[in-house]
Amino acid sequence: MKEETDYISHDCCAHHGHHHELVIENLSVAYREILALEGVNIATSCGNRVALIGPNGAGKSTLLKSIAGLVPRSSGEILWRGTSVKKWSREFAYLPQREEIDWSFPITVRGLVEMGRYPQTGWWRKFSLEDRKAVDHALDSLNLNDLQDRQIRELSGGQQQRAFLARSIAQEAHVLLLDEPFTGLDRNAALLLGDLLARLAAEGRLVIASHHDLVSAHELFDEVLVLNTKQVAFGSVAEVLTPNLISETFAVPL
Ligand SMILES: Nc1ncnc2c1ncn2[C@@H]1O[C@H](COP(=O)(O)OP(=O)(O)OP(=O)(O)O)[C@@H](O)[C@H]1O
Repeated sequence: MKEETDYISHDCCAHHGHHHELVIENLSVAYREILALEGVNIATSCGNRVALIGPNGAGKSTLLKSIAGLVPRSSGEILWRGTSVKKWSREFAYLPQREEIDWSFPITVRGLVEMGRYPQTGWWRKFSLEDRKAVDHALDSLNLNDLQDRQIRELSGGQQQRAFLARSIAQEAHVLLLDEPFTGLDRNAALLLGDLLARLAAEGRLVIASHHDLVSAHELFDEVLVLNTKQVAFGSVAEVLTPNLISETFAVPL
């Protein structure tokens, strides 16, 4: 068992003492003339699950993409372990919203999870034993062994989410950037995903996810960043998700 888990580094926090591993300083992102995000300042560490909360168009997806290095910053800094994030790296796994994924794409669950190894192997190189073990471990840890030969399009929404998370595990990503992972899941699938994210965080990853349901945010996340183009609040769930703040941000009483 020990041997298997060695494929994932759990040392995310160990080398860094009390320092925050992800620091965002005064971040702004604009798409041409549209300001999507302004003045974001947060510091957080592996082991945390951070919810991004805010109305439609508040900049949640933009922040996830920006942390992943997929959209350029207009100003400010994103630091991962003290180094400026300017482009995508293997440390980050970004999962787009469901509707942005082409579910008709013919690929098996195992094939999808194998894609997590391509940043290491390149598309042309043969899979090493280590790559195969990493894929096996990822499938195993997300309970996808029995589904590995199935087509992605044939799975339920919850199973599809798990397949994408397994790809991130095979990639050995430390930061999981998830765009509305709970949307469209039934209660059981949502509970399963909630447990899974708790486990992935406990293993030393940083989970950052946009989320719409303020009630379940209390159980599913440790910290909350409330966005409305500008940063409204950041802190622990209990500190931040007060009825006053919610009605101010969403312009509706709870
Ligand atoms: N590729 C793009 N080009 C131009 N404008 C964009 C682009 N992507 C997002 N925007 C704009 O940036 C702002 C923030 O969008 P973003 O998708 O980050 O918000 P969101 O909080 O994720 O919204 P939702 O909850 O609806 O998914 C919006 O005004 C949006 O119209």
